[in-house]
Amino acid sequence: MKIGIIGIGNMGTAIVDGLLAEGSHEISVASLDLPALHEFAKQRNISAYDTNGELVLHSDLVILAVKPKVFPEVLEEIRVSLQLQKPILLSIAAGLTLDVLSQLVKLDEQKIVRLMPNLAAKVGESVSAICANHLVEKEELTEIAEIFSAIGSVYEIEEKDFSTFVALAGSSPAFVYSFIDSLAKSGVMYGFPKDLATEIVTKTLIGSAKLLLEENCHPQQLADRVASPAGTTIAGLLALESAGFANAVHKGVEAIIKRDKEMSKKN
Ligand SMILES: NC(=O)C1=CN([C@@H]2O[C@H](COP(=O)(O)OP(=O)(O)OC[C@H]3O[C@@H](n4cnc5c(N)ncnc54)[C@H](OP(=O)(O)O)[C@@H]3O)[C@@H](O)[C@H]2O)C=CC1
Ligand SMILES: O=C(O)[C@@H]1CCC=N1
Repeated sequence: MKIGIIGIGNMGTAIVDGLLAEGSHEISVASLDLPALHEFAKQRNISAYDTNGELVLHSDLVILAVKPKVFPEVLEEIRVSLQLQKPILLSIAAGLTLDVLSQLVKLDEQKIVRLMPNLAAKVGESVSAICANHLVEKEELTEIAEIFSAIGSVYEIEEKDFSTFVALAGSSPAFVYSFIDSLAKSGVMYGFPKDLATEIVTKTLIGSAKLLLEENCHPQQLADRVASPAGTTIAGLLALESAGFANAVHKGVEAIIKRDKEMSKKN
C-alpha cells in the first residue's frame, strides 16, 4: 500500500520508522520545514513531497500526524487532492472525533479512520486503538489494523471509548515516565547517581510488566507476593496509599478524559 504521512514530529517519525522496519509498504512524507523533510527522507530512502496536496495525490492511505489545532488548515489544503485521489484518511489526533473530522474535511464520501497510538511506536511497542466511519469497509479496517500491528498491538474499540483509551495508553506513557523519574529521584535522595537510579527503576518496571503479562493475573496478586509480612514493601505500600497514590492516578485519568472531550468541542 502507498502510505503518505503528513507531519514528521514525535509520532510521524515513530510511525514512519515502525512501518519501515516492517518493510512491505511504499512510504512517503510531507511536512512544513522542507530542508528537514528532505534530510529525513534521504536518511530513510523514502519519497518526500513539498506540499501536503502532492503527497495525497500519491497515497492510498494518508496519515495526519500533525497537532489537532492545524487540522482545519491542513484539511482545507488537501481537500481537492482527496477528491481526486480518494485515499483513506487516518487521523491520530487526540480530541478530534470522526464527526468533527468529517465536518472539517467537508467531503461526503471521505473514508476516515481514527487511530490512537502511543510514543512507544518508535520501538514497535505502541498500544493503539482503531475505529472508522461508516464508509470504511470492514476488510479495509482490518487491513489498516494489520498495517499498524507493525508498530505494536492494535485494539478495535468503539469510538465512545476513545477518550478513556487516550488516558490508558495514548497519554499514560507520560505518567509512566513521571513515575520512573519520581522513584529515581528518591534514589538520588539516598545517594544513587541519577542515571544509575533511572536505569535501575526502568529495568524494574519492564521486568514487573513482563511478569504481569506472563502470569496474566490480578496485579495485586503480584504486589502481595512482593510484600512480606511486616516487611519493607507493605510499609511502603501503606505510605503510598495514605499519600493518595491511587486517587492521584484517578484524577490524572479524569483530567485527560475531560480535556479530550473539550478538544473535540472546540472544533
Ligand atoms: N506525542 C504523542 O505521544 C502522541 C501524539 N498523538 C497525536 O499525534 C499528533 C502529532 O503529535 P506530535 O507528533 O507529538 O506533534 P509534533 O509537534 O512533534 O509533530 C507535528 C509535525 O507536524 C508538522 N506540521 C505542522 N504543521 C504542518 C502543516 N501545516 N503541514 C504539514 N506538517 C505540519 C510539524 O512540523 P514543524 O515541526 O516544522 O512545525 C511536525 O513535524 C497530534 O495530533 C497528537 O494528538 C497521538 C498519540 C500520542
Ligand atoms: O498530549 C496529547 O494531546 C497527545 C495525545 C496523546 C498523547 N499526546
